Parts: sequence; structure tokens; C-alpha cells
Amino acid sequence: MGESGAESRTDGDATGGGTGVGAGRETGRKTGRETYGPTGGGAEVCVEAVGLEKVFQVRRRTGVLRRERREVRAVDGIDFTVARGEMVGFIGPNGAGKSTTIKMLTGILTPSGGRLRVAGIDPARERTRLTRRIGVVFGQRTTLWWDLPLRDSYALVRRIYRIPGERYRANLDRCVELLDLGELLDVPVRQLSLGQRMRADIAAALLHDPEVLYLDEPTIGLDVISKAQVRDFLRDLNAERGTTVLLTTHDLTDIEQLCERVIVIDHGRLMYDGALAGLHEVGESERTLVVDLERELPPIEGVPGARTVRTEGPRQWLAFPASASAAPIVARIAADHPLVDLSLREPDIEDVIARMYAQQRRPAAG
Ligand SMILES: Nc1ncnc2c1ncn2[C@@H]1O[C@H](COP(=O)(O)OP(=O)(O)OP(=O)(O)O)[C@@H](O)[C@H]1O
Repeated sequence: MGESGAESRTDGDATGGGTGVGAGRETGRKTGRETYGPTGGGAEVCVEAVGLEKVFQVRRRTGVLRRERREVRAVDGIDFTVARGEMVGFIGPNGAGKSTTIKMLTGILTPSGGRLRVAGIDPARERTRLTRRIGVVFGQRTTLWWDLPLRDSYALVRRIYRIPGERYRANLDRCVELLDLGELLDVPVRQLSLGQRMRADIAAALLHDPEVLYLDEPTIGLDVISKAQVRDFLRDLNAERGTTVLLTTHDLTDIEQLCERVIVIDHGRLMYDGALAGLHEVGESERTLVVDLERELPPIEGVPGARTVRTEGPRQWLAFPASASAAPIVARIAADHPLVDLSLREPDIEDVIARMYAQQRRPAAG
């Protein structure tokens, strides 16, 4: 994200103070965009966005004394609902409008247009009331106090949210146990590793029992073991407590392991809302099987549904549709070739979305 050059941002909200760019815009309007799949549905609605918009005004210096005003339409009329207890992945390329949407959902930013409800509350109007019902974790920065031992940070969180003693202790004990924080409670936050800090931040966001948890890149920069720890914990939290989770990530494995549903936005518009497998089908994206053979051999052929796309000594790369199962492909290779080792690579999010665009353009061109 980010506007470069001599532009200055108005970090506040564009509509605030009655000078809103979006003021007077029709809400809940049809945008003419194309989306695939359902928009939420199901049980009790926990998050509802209708025609949600956010327009920033950016001033650009065009001369010594001259400034030019420009609008950045960061969120351009999106509709979605999230049912209570759902875990939904919220993905899109850089600058798509994800963070802006999350900030509106938490009440940090006021929408320029449209309607928004989180746990029955209008986030911009009743931000303080909403704060008690939601938890927020930003992977790239901590909400904890840098110089304080973790234990003291949590005590401050308790005071801020006015969490009753018994509830606080029960929640803290549970988080300490499940997130393996016991040894870290007396360590200042600045001395924690990234993985430890992330677990500590997740605990801080849960001490007041939020109904909705927003996670912004919760596994970014973590090693494989820390990622697994965080994912396991979130899965359990969702299963046991029915916490509604909205997850922003660039890691498709996060989505694959945690979310049954994914919402894709780009240029502030909703591009897809449905199952991850459906997204792969729409985009015809591919996974790659990397196989190590005993020795250098000609490219593997004759494996139904897969094709060899690269060879390098005894290592070969086979691509196959991401929506298909790898099992029969692996079985066939293992039966016909001297297989030593293998690994599976998921497509990255940018690739999946690029393919989705290409697919969308194809019929129009034809
Ligand atoms: N405070 C602001 N003032 C002006 N423009 C902004 C502001 N915040 C975001 N934008 C612009 O709005 C657009 C959407 O940004 P946003 O941060 O929501 O994207 P994102 O999908 O979260 O991207 P990333 O994955 O890089 O974090 C971008 O063009 C960004 O430059």
C-alpha cells in the first residue's frame, strides 16, 4: 500500500466533518461488477457490508505553492456478509483495499458510503462499544507495550477493557497454555522473537472474549513451526468458542487450513466470494509437485492430469490443477519411477488472482 512521491495522505476519514467526497453517493447501488459465488448467507449474520465505500482525498504538490487534490477510491462499493462462527479469508493483491475495509470494520475509519454492521453495531458510530466485542491482531506491528514484561502488558489490557478478575484469569490461563506463553510472561515484549510476539499479541486480543477476531497477516515472517502453532490455535478457538474470524493474508496455506470461504477484493471491488477450491477452478490455477528421483531421468510423461514443466538433474516439477487431488498423481509417479522425495507447492495469491482475471477476459475477447 502507499502513495509515493510528493503526495500527502489525509489519514483521517474523507467524509468526516461534512466535506466527504462520498457524501450524497447512493448506497447499496449496483456497481456492474462481476462476482462469483455467494455473498455469505447461512446462520445469524455477524458482519454485514452493503455497498461499502471509502474514498480518500490525497493532495499532491504540483508546484511551489500549488497543490492538486485527487481522490483514491480504496473501497468501491462492496457487499458481503459473514455468519456468526465463520472463518473467512480476505485476500487480494497489494493496495486492493483489504486494510481499509478492516479499518472500517473496526471503526478506525468511517465509510464514505454504504452500510456496515458488526455484531449489530455501526462501527463508526459506536466504536467504543464495538471495541469490547472485537479483537484485532496486526502481524506487522504489536499492540503490546514494548518495554513491559508480557504479564504487565496483559494487566494493562485487562484495565483498558475492564475485564472482571475471574474471567481475565481464566482467559489468560487458557491462552498461556494453548499458545505456550508460560515461559515468556516475564520477558519484555521487545525481547520476544517474531513467532513468540505473534502468539503474545493473539492472546492480548482474546483476553476480553471478543466475538469477532480480525487477523491481518498473522503468520507473516513466521517459521513453519510457529505458523502451525498459530493455525492450530485459531482452528481450536473457532471450533470451541465459535469466534467469528476474518483473516487477511498473502499465504494461501493459511486460507486452505483455516477458512472454508474466501473473499477476494481488488481495486476496492469484490471479485470472488466462495470456496477456495472454486477460486482455483475459476482461475484455473495450478499446484506444483516437486519430485526428487534417484537419478537424472527424461521428463516424466503419461501421468493423467499432470505435466512436467521443468527438470534439473534428478529433480522434476509437475504442474496440475489446484482444484485436483495430488494423491493419484503421487501414486502414479511412485509406481512408475524411482521416487526419493517430494513436496507440494501452492500457487501464490497474486498468481491465482492474475489467472482469475485472464479467465474473465477470455470470453469477452472471443
Ligand atoms: N490514509 C490513506 N490516504 C490515502 N490513500 C490511502 C490511505 N490508506 C490507503 N490508501 C490507498 O487506498 C488503496 C487501498 O489501500 P489498502 O491499504 O486498503 O490496501 P491493502 O489491500 O490492504 O494492501 P496491502 O496488501 O499492501 O496492505 C491504496 O491505493 C492505498 O494507497
